[in-house]
Amino acid sequence: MGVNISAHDMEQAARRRSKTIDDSLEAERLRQARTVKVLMLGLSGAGKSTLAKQVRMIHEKGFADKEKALYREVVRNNVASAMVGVLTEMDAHGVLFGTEELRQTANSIKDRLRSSDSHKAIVDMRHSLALLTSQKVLKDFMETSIDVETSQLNHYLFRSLDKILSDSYAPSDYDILRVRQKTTGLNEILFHFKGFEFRLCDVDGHCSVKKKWLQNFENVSAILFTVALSSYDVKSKDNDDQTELHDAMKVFTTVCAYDGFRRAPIILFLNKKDVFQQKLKKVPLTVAFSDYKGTSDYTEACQFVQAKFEACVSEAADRLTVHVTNATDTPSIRSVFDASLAVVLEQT
Ligand SMILES: Nc1nc2c(ncn2[C@@H]2O[C@H](COP(=O)(O)OP(=O)(O)OP(=O)(O)O)[C@@H](O)[C@H]2O)c(=O)[nH]1
Ligand SMILES: [Mg+2]
Repeated sequence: MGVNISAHDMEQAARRRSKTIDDSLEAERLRQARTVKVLMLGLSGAGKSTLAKQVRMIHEKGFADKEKALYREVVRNNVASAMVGVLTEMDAHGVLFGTEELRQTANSIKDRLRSSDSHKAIVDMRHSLALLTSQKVLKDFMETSIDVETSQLNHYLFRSLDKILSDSYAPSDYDILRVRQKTTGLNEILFHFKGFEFRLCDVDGHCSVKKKWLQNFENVSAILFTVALSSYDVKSKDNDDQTELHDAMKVFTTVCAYDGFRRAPIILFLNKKDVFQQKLKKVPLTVAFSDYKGTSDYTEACQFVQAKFEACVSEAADRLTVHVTNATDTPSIRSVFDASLAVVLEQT
């Protein structure tokens, strides 16, 4: 017995199919309309990934135990590099530990920690490490001869050696924010804010400086450009008489003038304000800007650098918002970030 399908039934079915397609297209259109893509740019080490980690902690569930276990290795590798770095610098400056035994311990630590499994080796050597880092000669050397930023991180890691090298160690959120792990390529962080889906693209610093590469992101809703204020005394790799802060200004100028971003709001994070503040006590801002006539007062120096960056975008000034930040400080980043996202929503 055949099945009788009338022309009317077929028409109804076609209408239903068409409606389903229309509904899903509309849903996709609405989803797209409620998706905000933010591109993070800035030189390597400026603090982009640290901000991205903050967003995960503030607006998502933070880090699961599995990821924390991976960070345990990263933290321990950071301790190993910090230790090798200090011992190598001490050697280079001819600074010696007080006894032959300590000198031998230092040499064997250096050799062993240069291996690829340094995060394991460092656990075996925890007692020797604790002994060396408690020596006055090492502490004094860090104070006087290691740059403020490295020294600050080393102090943090060395102070927490017992905890970091214990068998039960699970990194805290703050440990995760403090460690250094260069991004390779691109990481996308998805989160929700005020009913919108945000996609935060955290790219490695080397990509930021390639103008050609920016083409891949012409449809972004906003640019979040991060600068390390503290890089004002770090020599530029390309130009002997300039610093990384000058390099950052150049890239920032290029990004702001880039035609593909001409409607995107630009949020500038002048980051690492804590390191900047410490550094100003030792290194005057004139090492980077001979036209700086102010004092080593933090607020005054900050305003000067901010004005320099604002001058890079004179024709895009209405699209620019500036914040002075410490990306490792969760409560302050929470308010600055939420204010920035609100601006993005207003302007897009
Ligand atoms: N003291 C201090 N340290 C910071 C701050 N922001 C970031 N850091 C530290 O600086 C280091 C580099 O930060 P990242 O976020 O990895 O830098 P990035 O811009 O992602 O660098 P790339 O991935 O190489 O492009 C990490 O050890 C962070 O903990 C800050 O405001 N203050
Ligand atoms: Mg990164």
